[in-house]
Amino acid sequence: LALTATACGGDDAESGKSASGKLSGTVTWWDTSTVGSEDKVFKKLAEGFTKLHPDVKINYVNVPFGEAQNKFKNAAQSGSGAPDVIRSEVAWTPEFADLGYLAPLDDTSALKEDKDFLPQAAASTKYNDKTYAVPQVIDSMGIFYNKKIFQEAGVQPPSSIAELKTVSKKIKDKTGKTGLYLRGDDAYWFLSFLYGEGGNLVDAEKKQITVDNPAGVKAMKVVKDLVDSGAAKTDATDGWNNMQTAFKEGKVAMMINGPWAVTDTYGGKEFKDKANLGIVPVPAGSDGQGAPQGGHNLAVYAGSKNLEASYAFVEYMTSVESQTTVAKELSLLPTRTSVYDKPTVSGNEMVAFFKPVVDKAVERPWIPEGGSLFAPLVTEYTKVLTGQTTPEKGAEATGDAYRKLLKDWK
Ligand SMILES: C[C@H]1O[C@H](O[C@H]2[C@H](O)[C@@H](O)[C@@H](O[C@H]3[C@H](O)[C@@H](O)[C@@H](O[C@H]4[C@H](O)[C@@H](O)[C@@H](O)O[C@@H]4CO)O[C@@H]3CO)O[C@@H]2CO)[C@H](O)[C@H](O)[C@@H]1N[C@H]1C[C@@H](CO)[C@H](O)[C@@H](O)[C@@H]1O
Repeated sequence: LALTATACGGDDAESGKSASGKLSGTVTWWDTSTVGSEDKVFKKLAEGFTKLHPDVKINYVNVPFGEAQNKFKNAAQSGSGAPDVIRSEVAWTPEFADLGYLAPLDDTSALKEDKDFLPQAAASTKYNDKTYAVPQVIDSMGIFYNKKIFQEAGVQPPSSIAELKTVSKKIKDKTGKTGLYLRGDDAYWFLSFLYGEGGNLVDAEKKQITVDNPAGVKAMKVVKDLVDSGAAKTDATDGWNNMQTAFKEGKVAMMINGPWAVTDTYGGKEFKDKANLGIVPVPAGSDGQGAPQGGHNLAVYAGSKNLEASYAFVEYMTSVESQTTVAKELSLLPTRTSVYDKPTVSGNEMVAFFKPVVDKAVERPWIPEGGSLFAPLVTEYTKVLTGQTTPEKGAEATGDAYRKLLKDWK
């Protein structure tokens, strides 16, 4: 007679519940937050779960953002080595859901007070009318600028591409420094210029590829001109470190970045006095202004052996209290509307700046292929910025790659 664990009063590892109904077992969480600035806050928060559930051990694993997506797909596919919970970037979520790698969370303890989530944050967690993740942070981009350099040059932050060029010229003439660091190895940094020309990568409603239309070509010309004119400097590789170092050391007066860069930036010698960091919306182009929407969700692996404890962990990590801690300590944006009213959150200058930006950020199509649009784009974007291809050819090659990826799109 095979007695189940529950029957003899032991822990039922399958469901992560002990006979007394208390949660138990281990939950492995793959966190992708930035090591050295964000990770220690998330690790400490995660391990706090055990105070509430003493029989649950949290196995915190930090996996670099660039590796986690494929690592999770490989582990889920092979059925071994996948974590119970993963920090799933907004574009990874529909793809993982489509592959069947995520546990649906509707009617589980993972999803509490889900009306409190910002609609645009919740959107990336829905797939085929089910919920496959819970939003943890939402973000967008703005111009970070060094107030001291701006005062030295006697200029105001730019609100258009034309002003960005004029301001950069004055900064160069007066201080010898380059105006903008434009990241060249990550195509996310191209999007606000594309939106500024009234363009977009695709039109999901019409199932049309639009990255190679006139607006797309124009945007490629705009970013190329920023570099060729000396208004901006860029790198083909190691963009994150080069951008952060240049800005933190006062070698450039501006960078375009998001809330996830704030804590690291405050560590720079130029920003020991946090008041020296200013922030304004990304510049308007000839036909629009807008920044992209990004962010991260928490999702439960469909093959987890400890679903109950994983659901409870996700709820804890996305709760009002956890989001208040993360906003206060890292200036990251909550995904729960109710958190913005907390005094320690509404008093945070960076959160106060980014909330309206996020409210009007350009939303992306949350389709399984959404994330795959960036690899072909960054190849051409980097080549345009470094003069290895023309704006026309770069936009065209990207469009061709998209048509191979999105078969029945025009
Ligand atoms: C190429 C990639 O294209 C897309 O990614 C888009 C992304 O969709 C955009 O939203 C945007 O992401 C924002 C993000 O929203 C913003 O929050 C921030 O994230 C911070 C965190 O805040 C910070 O905590 C820390 O984590 O650090 C994070 C990163 O700083 O900044 C992000 C932008 O950096 O831009 C991404 C494009 O980069 C694909 O989705 C893939 O990721 C793909 N990479 C794959 C490629 C595979 C091999 O080809 C390789 O095998 C695979 O393993 C790789 O995954």
